[in-house]
Amino acid sequence: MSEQERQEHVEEMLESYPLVALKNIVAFPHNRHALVIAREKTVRAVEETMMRPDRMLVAVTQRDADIDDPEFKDIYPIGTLAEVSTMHRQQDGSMQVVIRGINRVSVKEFTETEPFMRAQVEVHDDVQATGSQADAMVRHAIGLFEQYAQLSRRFSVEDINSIVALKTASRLSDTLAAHIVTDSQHQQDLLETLDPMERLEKICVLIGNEIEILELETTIRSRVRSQVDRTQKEFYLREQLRAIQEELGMDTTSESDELRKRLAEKKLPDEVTTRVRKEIDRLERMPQQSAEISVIRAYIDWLLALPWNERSQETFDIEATRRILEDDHYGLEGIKERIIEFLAVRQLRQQQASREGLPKSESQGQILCLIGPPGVGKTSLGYSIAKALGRKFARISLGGVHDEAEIRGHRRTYVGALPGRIIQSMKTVGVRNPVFLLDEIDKLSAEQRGDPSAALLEVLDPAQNKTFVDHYLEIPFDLSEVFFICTGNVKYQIPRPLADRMDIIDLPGYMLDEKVNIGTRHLWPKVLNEHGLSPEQVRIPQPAMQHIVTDYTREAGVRNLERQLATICRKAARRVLEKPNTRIRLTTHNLGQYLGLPRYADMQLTHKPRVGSAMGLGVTENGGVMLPVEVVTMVGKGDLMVTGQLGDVMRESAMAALSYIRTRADMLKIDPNFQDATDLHIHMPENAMPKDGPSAGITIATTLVSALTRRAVRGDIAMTGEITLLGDILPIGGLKEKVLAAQQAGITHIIAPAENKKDLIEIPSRIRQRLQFTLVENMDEVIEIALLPPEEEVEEQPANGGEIVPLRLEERDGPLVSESQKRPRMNKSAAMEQEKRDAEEPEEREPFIVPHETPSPLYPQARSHKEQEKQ
Ligand SMILES: Nc1ncnc2c1ncn2[C@@H]1O[C@H](COP(=O)(O)OP(=O)(O)OP(=O)(O)O)[C@@H](O)[C@H]1O
Repeated sequence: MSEQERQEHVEEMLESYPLVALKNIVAFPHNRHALVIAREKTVRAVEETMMRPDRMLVAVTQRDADIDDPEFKDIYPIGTLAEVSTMHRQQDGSMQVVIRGINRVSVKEFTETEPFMRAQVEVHDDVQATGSQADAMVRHAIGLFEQYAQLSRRFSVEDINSIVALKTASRLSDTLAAHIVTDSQHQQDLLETLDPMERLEKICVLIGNEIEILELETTIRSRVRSQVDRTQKEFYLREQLRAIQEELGMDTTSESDELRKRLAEKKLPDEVTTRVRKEIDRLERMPQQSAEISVIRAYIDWLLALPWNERSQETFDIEATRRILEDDHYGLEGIKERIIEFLAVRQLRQQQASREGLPKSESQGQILCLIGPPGVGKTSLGYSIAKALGRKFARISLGGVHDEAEIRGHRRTYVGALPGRIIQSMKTVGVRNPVFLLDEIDKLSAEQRGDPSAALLEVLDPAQNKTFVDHYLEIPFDLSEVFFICTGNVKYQIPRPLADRMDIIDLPGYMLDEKVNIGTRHLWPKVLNEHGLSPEQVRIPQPAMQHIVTDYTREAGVRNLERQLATICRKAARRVLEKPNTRIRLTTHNLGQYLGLPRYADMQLTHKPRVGSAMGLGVTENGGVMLPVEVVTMVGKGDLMVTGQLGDVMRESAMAALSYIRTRADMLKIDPNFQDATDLHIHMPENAMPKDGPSAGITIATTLVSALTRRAVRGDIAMTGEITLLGDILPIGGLKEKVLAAQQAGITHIIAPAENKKDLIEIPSRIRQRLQFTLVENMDEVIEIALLPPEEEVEEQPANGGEIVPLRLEERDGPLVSESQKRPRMNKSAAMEQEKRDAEEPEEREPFIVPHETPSPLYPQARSHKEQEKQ
């Protein structure tokens, strides 16, 4: 080979370099890269390079790292011309090589492929970018790099300083591309971008992204770290607590274990078991500090505590039931019979249902409802029914319940949510078949927050209550085995749909003698016992008991009587403690020391015949009441004044009565033009309570006639009835209650509408026998009976008290008065003698029945004066 040929060959050799194919690495100019070389061809290429004076090779990245023997098409078109700085051979034949990038090159072709690759390349000289734009770009990139370095903490201070010192866009961009960009595709893209400004811009975008990711990572990392720290701390503390508890011998089983144990012990319906399990799992997953824990815990407790399967064994025996009702309650004969009949029907229906294989709820039938004034024994009858059936007893009062949620519960999403009152009571009573008393069903009120009576309907309706869903529980609870009894004071105020489902039993209230007997036989032993006293220590003979009933209480039931007896016991208890051997015996004389002055004695109505005053009768939710009517005439010009908190209906009755009187002026011997010069004032005193209804019509008319004719109204008469304009008398309601009130106030004669004759049957025969009833159809009859003849001397007229002849029976509607009524009355002093004897003779006597002849409470004022004199 000639010298020229050798020279050309050398030049040719210099333009083509050994080629090293890189996997996942991109070599950049101005940067050092450490390579581990293991492939045979590459090792040979490096060996060849080492023999070259310039120790140059071309490092090009493979498109696909999985190819071991790449061909031309398998490498990227642009690589880096690099100088081998150091080379170390390893024992396994591989090499560690450090190369330093010099220039970008485009690979034109492979000039050799064996035994190593050699390629012909075109070298791209470094393009320099200058000017303010380049400077700004460099500064921006350096700023970003510093931020990146701070967040990533991957660079030493020297590295950072050396990079920050780079001032040209070309060098800076290549260095950042080599050290910050991690993705080889991005790196290759940057290698192939020959314009340094464009390259730097691309890098800035990439670094910006990296910074964002790093910032996010930092936040996440710090959040995770604090969480981990807390969890670790909690774990540590809990372990300590457990250790301390173990040392102290305390139970360390976890809450959920304990709940699971309780669940396993209880036999709950499948649906409930699944729900409880789910909730326990939730409880376990909750972090300890979560506020929801207590909510879930309370919910599980409710589910576990309810009587899903527990029931008492029901027994029903007619004889035993009669005995229990008899033992617990005095009187109430008809009512006890009705209750026994009700229970008997219920029992037969149940037997029928079980024969036919029907569920128990189908046999429930109607709901029992006891209606009557307070203290007449509704609740205690309910309790006796429970006792007779061998069931447990639950009771809630519905008075003032105006929110549906009180019946059906609050949804659990509410803070402090609880189940409704029904479910609460079921939990307390602990069985699914109690006798459940719903008190004051007539006091339910509907407001904007739902209608509680609709919810109650669902509770009571045998067709629906099998699957009663309380908002809190969210699982149906079976109420079909519950025996519901409702009670209330006024029948007409019970919501209609509820009333339709009920078997209503009326308890009208007690007569005087019944109260005395209840007081003596039932209340007194009970109250004594409650106060730790024995019957020997304190005794209340019957006359004293009667005195308490008449002068210290005024009620249809016996609730106040019970309270008065309790007052006596409290005072007696003190005396017994002060003087241990004391034996106290109450009489009408010493009663005042225990109960103070008689509360009602002074308020008793005067039963003297009077002009312009008549006694009417009304009904309130506390039973019947006396409604006196007063009329005065004054010189004037025909005005009519009506006072006493009267409602519209009552005012209209007054006007109708007045018009009727004017039309009958002739017959009544009244000046037909009386209104021209007379003002009339009608007043209904008594307790300043609102009064309404038409039944005072005849009383108002009677009083008006009395005032205008100056004829006195008989003092022993009370009357009730609605009057029409023509003077006809229409029927009224609540006759039974009114009659009881009249009897208690000492009235002996009652005028009532003829159409109410059917209601007389309901009045206990003992009362009927003691009272005289006159049933009337027309106002003329009332005037004839109620008004005394004009010539009688009113002021000196004895009312009753003293020796008076009993009133003649009005025979209009058949005899209503028994012979006993014709017996003479005992006068006041005789009664007091009797009482005195009672106090001296403590021996047992026959049960007390208040005879008609006992001192009438009509002159209590006089009696109290006398008593005072005696004392
Ligand atoms: N006929 C009776 N025999 C014996 N005790 C009676 C009788 N009637 C009522 N009582 C007693 O009177 C007290 C009051 O009765 P209870 O509480 O049952 O009245 P109530 O009608 O339910 O009143 P309320 O409507 O206010 O709830 C109780 O102690 C009860 O035992």
